[in-house]
Amino acid sequence: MTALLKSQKANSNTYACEYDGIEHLFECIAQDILHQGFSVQKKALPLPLADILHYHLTNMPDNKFSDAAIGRQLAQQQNTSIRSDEIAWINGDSPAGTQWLKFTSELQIYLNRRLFLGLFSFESHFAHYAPGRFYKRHVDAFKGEANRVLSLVTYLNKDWNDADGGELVIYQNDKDKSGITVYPEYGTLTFFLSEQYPHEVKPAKRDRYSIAGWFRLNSSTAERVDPPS
Ligand SMILES: O=C(O)CCC(=O)C(=O)O
Ligand SMILES: [Fe+2]
Repeated sequence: MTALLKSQKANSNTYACEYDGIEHLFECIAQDILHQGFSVQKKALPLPLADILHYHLTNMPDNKFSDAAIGRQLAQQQNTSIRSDEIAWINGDSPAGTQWLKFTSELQIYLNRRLFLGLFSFESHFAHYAPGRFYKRHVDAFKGEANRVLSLVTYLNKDWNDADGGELVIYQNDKDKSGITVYPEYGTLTFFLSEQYPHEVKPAKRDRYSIAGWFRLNSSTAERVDPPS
């Protein structure tokens, strides 16, 4: 199924999808991923979940965050000229984290049922981009490594104006220079196939709060147990 998804060309618009309730939302996401490999659902995160995450993230002590550029795995190979956000991995040790992981686990089950994606685990982190911070054009997974399959980003910024900047720009392929622009508005949910879409985060004029996450395949080997602890 991933091969089928990868071979499909993306359109510049997501499907207009009227949803009513969580199953509808999940179905809209599944349809978008199937037909175009990405999905932008504006202000779709259930409000009580957005509110508890927003409260948690904006009240988190500074010492819970670390510079993403010196994080783990992919991020370890990156440096501050590529990304300058701060992150905190979500492990479910707070009510906000637990509710988020319940939501993403229900979505994972739904997408596996509808699209046979074989999503096995999920990892995510809170992110804070102070004014002027950025994440230059990159892909979330390297071809052939079959680890991160589907990227998910949601935003926790109230009253965001386009003039505040901080756009996520998702490019259709390596050659695309214009891309699709997503503003980091409260509760907007964005998905894209991790290997396929280069993307970048433009600097913002105000603090920009988000969660970035990745649904992964099971890449356990004799040497390495998945998911990583
Ligand atoms: O915050 C965003 O809009 C995207 C973040 C991102 O690309 C990442 O963390 O890999
Ligand atoms: Fe990314």
